[in-house]
Amino acid sequence: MFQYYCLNPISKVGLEKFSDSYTKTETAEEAEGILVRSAAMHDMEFSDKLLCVARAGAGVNNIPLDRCAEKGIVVFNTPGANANGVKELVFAGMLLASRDIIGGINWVISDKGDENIAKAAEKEKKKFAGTEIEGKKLGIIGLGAIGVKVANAAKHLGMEVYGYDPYVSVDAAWNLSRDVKHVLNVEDIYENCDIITIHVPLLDSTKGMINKEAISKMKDGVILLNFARDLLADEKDVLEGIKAGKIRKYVSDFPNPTTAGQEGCIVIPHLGASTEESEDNCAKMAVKEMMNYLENGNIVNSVNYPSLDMGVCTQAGRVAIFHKNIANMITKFAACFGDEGINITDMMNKSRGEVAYTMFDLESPAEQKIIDKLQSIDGVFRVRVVK
Ligand SMILES: NC(=O)C1=CN([C@@H]2O[C@H](COP(=O)(O)OP(=O)(O)OC[C@H]3O[C@@H](n4cnc5c(N)ncnc54)[C@H](O)[C@@H]3O)[C@@H](O)[C@H]2O)C=CC1
Ligand SMILES: O=C(O)C(=O)COP(=O)(O)O
Repeated sequence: MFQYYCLNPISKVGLEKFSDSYTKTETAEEAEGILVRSAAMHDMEFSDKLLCVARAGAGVNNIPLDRCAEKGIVVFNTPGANANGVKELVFAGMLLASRDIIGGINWVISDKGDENIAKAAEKEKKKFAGTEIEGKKLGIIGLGAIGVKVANAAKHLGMEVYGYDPYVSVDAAWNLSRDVKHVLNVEDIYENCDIITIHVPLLDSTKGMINKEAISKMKDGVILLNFARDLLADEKDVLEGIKAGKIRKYVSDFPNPTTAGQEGCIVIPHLGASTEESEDNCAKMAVKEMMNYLENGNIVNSVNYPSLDMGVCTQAGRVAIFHKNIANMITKFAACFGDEGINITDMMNKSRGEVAYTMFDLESPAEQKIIDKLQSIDGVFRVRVVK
């Protein structure tokens, strides 16, 4: 039996995927697995019972990945599961910024009750005129699950698309329309594009990348879209850009005191992934990842441990070890089993940066004294008896 805890409301369609071996608990301390969306976890203490965190979504900047790794807590996300929801809202944002739909709707509301509103509208509508997106140059920074979908859809709408991603995955490159201009220097996006949209994760290396210097290189009247994370932009610099007439509109999916209600800013309350479809997709994927890990020790779509999949265990025992990615670890592990006469029938080891994950299938179950011995090896974070 396993227990899971939901730190945010998680779609019922996903939770229904849990088998009868799982129960929902009301306290995080009791859970082997936590499901989360955007709740901040950096200040949370984690119980020794916690084995994994599954983020039903893409961005994991709300989770202390390194601290989890050192405790042998695997963090998963759900790559691509909400990408279409975000893509569609990006186009809504692009249209709201290009045409004064919001100003127009507000005018209609303010004139409600006017018997002659139809006539008045024909007189007033010139105030809300805008521009079309067809034929405009769209620059996309970050060609992952969302960026690729935005790029391909923009091509269908007749836009000229520039894409920048120095770390683009083979999968993303395969899915990208070949009409997208592959840009090797982000400056080419800044200098050429009428509309710029950013789809990169929030990392130390991407924080504040849209700053004064970047904005100064952009075309006058540029439209900036930020459906990734507010901290990717230095929003004080963005406001200055708006004031100076450099930026026509800044569309953000992340309300904060800097941009909320500001002239030139269209701020949406983080609705990118808030669709029935995205919520269901993310929850289903997160639950599947969690079950595969809790039941089999397999790691698929982790953001702090390497992928490792040994299928379902058909042997008498399976032991998983989280450890530092340093020399001689496998030899020491193998000796612990060998010294007790336990035959290793299968084994896999994968590393990711400074951490590694090793799983052993055994002909006979490992006794507690072997587990204690493994746990005492310098550099081992956690030993888990899967079976
Ligand atoms: N508004 C919302 O509700 C949502 C927001 N997001 C945000 O969007 C981000 C992207 O999501 P996905 O496309 O699903 O993630 P992804 O991981 O599929 O794509 C991110 C891409 O950014 C690229 N990248 C990293 N650093 C870069 C840099 N310095 N310059 C250019 N490209 C760089 C990576 O190579 C990768 O291809 C997430 O990390 C999250 O912060 C994601 C989903 C929903
Ligand atoms: O997946 C992401 O990165 C998102 O920003 C979506 O967040 P949410 O699940 O809507 O709280």
